[in-house]
Amino acid sequence: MKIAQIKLKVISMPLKSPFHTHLGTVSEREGIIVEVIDSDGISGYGEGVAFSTPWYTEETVSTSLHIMSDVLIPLLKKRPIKHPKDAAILFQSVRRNHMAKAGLEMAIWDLYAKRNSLSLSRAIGGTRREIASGVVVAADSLTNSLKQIEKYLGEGYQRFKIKINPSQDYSVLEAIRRYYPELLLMADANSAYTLNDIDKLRALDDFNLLMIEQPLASDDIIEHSLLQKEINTPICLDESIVSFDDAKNAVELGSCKIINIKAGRVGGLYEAKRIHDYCLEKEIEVWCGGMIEFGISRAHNIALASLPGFTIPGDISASNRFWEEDIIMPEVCVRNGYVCVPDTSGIGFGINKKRLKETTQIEKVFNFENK
Ligand SMILES: O=C(O)CCC(=O)c1ccccc1C(=O)O
Ligand SMILES: [Mg+2]
Repeated sequence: MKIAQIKLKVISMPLKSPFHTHLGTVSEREGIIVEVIDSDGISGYGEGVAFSTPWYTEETVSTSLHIMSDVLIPLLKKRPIKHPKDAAILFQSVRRNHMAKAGLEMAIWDLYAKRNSLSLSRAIGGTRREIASGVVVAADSLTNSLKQIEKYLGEGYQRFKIKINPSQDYSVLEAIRRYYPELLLMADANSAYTLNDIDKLRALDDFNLLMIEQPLASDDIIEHSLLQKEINTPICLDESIVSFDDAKNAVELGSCKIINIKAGRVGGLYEAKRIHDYCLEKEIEVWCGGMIEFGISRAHNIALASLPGFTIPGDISASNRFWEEDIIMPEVCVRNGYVCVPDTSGIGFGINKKRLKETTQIEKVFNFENK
């Protein structure tokens, strides 16, 4: 692969309605669209999924843009890349900054797949033709949560997730279960609890939840292993797992029974696949998490979730869950509860150039010297 040029575009788009967690509210989503163009003029696309502020991880759009521009792209200029894995390994000389790395690495995966006339799913070893779709519902008020469950059930979604915190958990889940006793339901706490809340967390065993996601601190693996021994609901780790080693430690310690894999959080598809392969071997279930992302990252998620170990419906919702108009064509659609895995080359979605242009705030172009 001879990279000729890389373009970074910071885009910004309002959400259809604000997304609330106990950590804050996202109403406008910024992201970084990465285009890696080779010497034959073929483009691969990736997406930097850091948020504008560091509420979910320490990275932001500004830090990602800096690390891509001033650290990672200069590394790519120095070393030739034959396979996307080479980029992942090259980036290991830089500490953390996983979302910045993933944005570039995933664009290189798309380019690699396109150059080899493979779908991205095939290129990474995917086996599924369709992906069971799950969705996160609003938690701002009980009325709104119930309204959204009704609406998304009607659209076919198969698994429902609600954000919880110690001030509303029991009452919200109890109400949902009263109306929907059989719903495939899970809760995401985004680290809203401590081990002092063990009784509150144990009480949630009443609701037959599929899992509780990231109840304790965002960088913890030890305390989750203590908590898992005290509650029946399976713990799923999200924020705590930023690498293969984290996944291995968490599984060995019994800190979780399920792992949410997000390629952005772990530095790209190579690391995501390593975690997947390990979990498959250890019979730990995995699912693909979401980042309120745009279509390019959604397309990558679809390819990732086509791997055989992704047995639980992920946060893989349609483009229209968050956006009036996405930046890809066609948009991601959910039909009868499933998203189709494209079999055309690369990510399998085109770019909606008009939408991309009207949402672009900053554009940076990096030219590679090719001898
Ligand atoms: O559907 C989605 O895009 C994911 C919704 C979600 O829970 C989330 C959204 C943004 C950042 C982190 C998380 C999370 O999984 O914790
Ligand atoms: Mg989560």
